[in-house]
Amino acid sequence: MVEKVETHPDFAAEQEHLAAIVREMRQIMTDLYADIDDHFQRSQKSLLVKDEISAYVHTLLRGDNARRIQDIESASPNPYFGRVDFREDGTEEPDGFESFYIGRYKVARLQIQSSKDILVFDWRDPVSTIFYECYGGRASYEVLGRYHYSGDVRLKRQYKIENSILKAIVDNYVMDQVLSRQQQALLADPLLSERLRQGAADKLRDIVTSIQAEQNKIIREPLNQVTVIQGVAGSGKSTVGLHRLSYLLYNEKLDPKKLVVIAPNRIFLDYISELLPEIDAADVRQMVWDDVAFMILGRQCKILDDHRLDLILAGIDKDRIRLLEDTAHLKGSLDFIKILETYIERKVQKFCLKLADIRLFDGKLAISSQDQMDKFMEDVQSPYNERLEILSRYIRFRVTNYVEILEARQVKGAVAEEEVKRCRQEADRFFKSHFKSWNSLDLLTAYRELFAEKTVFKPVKDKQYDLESIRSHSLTVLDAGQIERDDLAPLAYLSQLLDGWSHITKFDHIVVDEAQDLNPLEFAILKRLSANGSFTIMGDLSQGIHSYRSISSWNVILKEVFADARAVYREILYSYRSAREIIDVFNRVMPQGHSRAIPVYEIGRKPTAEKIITPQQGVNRLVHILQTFLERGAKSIGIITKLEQDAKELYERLSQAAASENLDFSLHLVSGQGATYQGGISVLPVSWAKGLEFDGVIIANASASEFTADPVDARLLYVALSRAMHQLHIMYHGKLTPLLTKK
Ligand SMILES: Nc1ncnc2c1ncn2[C@@H]1O[C@H](COP(=O)(O)OP(=O)(O)OP(=O)(O)O)[C@@H](O)[C@H]1O
Repeated sequence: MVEKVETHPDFAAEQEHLAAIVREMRQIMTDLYADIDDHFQRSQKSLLVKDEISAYVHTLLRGDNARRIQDIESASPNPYFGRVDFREDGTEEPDGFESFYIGRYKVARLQIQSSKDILVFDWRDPVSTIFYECYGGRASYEVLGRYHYSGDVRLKRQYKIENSILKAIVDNYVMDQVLSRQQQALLADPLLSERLRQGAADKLRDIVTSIQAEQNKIIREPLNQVTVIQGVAGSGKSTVGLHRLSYLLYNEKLDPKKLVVIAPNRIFLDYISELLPEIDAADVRQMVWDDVAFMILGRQCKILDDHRLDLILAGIDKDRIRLLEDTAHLKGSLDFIKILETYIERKVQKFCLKLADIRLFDGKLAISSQDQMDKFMEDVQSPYNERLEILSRYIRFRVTNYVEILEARQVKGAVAEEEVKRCRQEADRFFKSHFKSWNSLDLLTAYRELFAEKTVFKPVKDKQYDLESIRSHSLTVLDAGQIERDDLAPLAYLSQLLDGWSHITKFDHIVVDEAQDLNPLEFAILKRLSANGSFTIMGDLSQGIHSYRSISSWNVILKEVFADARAVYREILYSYRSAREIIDVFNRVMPQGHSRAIPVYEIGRKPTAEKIITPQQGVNRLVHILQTFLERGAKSIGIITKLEQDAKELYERLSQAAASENLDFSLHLVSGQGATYQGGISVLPVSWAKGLEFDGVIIANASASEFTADPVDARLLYVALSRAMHQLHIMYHGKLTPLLTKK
């Protein structure tokens, strides 16, 4: 329980401190407004004497002040949420503890002469680490990665302040009450547990008041490295990744337009969209993988919606499934780079073989095929079409230059006008005819041609692919004017080999969420989009539901794609989303060999399972369970099916039942390319539920035939169950899945 504030021994002192801070904040705002006026007057004066530089500086300073005013106004209702009393090692006086207050925004006096002038530190300031990471009475923090400070912590205190009124004080850590284990500390943190019991919101929320030590470490990892986070369901990966962006923006002063979050689908982007402005990262770019590919290709492409996941999960057409999996695997592998490069090499060879000596103007100008080839091969790193252009410009230059020299000599009377005219005409004829077959390679034509050429697949001929079928499948799709999702990465890569990516501004930091669903080739492309090899890659291998394209181990990414980069790998096992009772269930389903999630709060209500006899009875029971969940206070409920088609059918039946019983349910179907998430009650397949969370989850059918003991089914069920925060009900027909009955 959160301690009643009035009974806290320091209540009066803390209340007085808060009142003093609020008074100071008002004064700082007044000072800032006066300073803005002052800078305005000065910039006007500078303009009068045409001192534009000084006018510009005053305008910048006014802008800075305006931002500070905005921050203080935002901070006013809740100026800080934490305090930590710290004594740096080497401080002489035994009682030399300094109190640091931590809030969402920095509150500082106009002139900062010492740390005393900073009334509240921003949560992203280096010193705030001691608040987030003090255990066992010690803490340390770093400034600019160079200066290291460590010392003793006497007190870590949390506050609940609303409308500038102190509502609660919680002392997480007092010198003589050291909690030895992190889980004990988490379970004993009443504000954290209160927050987690509040339930799901429609959108992802910020956690600045309750960032945990292991999360804080990730948020503050250095910029120029690849940080890979493997975290169990609900461990805060998405949340932490976005807070890291905010941290990097604040401390590294990056341009938000050069930071990007890559998320699994648009629903998820919508889900995180409100969090970004809250943590000062509104202008960070948000993309799904398709957008990245479209950005590279410079155009949108319609992707064939073949309901592949449903087809594969239904598991009926085995041959087709094998073909689709094989195709996806090959097109997502680093081997495909070799295929693309082989294709381009062949093109280069063919082109060079066709080069012939050029002899013009009675042999007075000769450009040998070797000379042309040398020019074409001068920079083998340059894109094919660019090299073609360079060679063409070179030949044009040599011919034009010859004619121009002749013209200059004609002026001096050294050459006859007739001769110049003849050469000019010969040059024109040459230009018209010579480059006729020198067309630059069109991306889609080249991509199609690649599948028609058996020999370019030589680099993978010893691997287990059915290359004939893959090639013929790809040709059928491309000849029908279509593109599959698997084609986007190869096309993007090929576009670099053909035309280069000079139209693209590289990113200063890339956050990849649900990273287990991207394939190695997609990562290789992202690497080429990064200015400095700076990544935060977050995912959970247990949630890799697109098994045909997901990665199976982080090592593939670390050793094959980012082998030359500085990389850090971290695991998070604490799960903040679901109550202990729910975690106990999804831990049982977790695929073999993966670390189990550790809970941090419980609610005292176990999940339930129920056998359904007929479809109609199932719908009636569903309505009943929904009502129960709502009565218990659930604001968001997810009814999760295995396949997308099942979700559509269930939604229809449920809508009819709700209408016939006059039930006031806000029921939404989340499905299809344009799916959106609106909160309330959602009926959705697991694939769309990824990344989301609900107060209550109902699994529509966890029967043994639906979720077999197969690892893919285990991952799907794991994702579905772990969307639940507080309430979980599992329905099944026939026999319950062995995944839930196993010991
Ligand atoms: N330190 C924290 N304090 C309070 N809430 C937290 C904390 N960390 C995470 N949470 C909450 O836990 C829930 C899960 O977070 P998030 O969705 O970021 O996890 P995830 O690891 O990305 O999950 P998944 O992989 O299962 O989709 C969210 O409601 C988030 O607000």
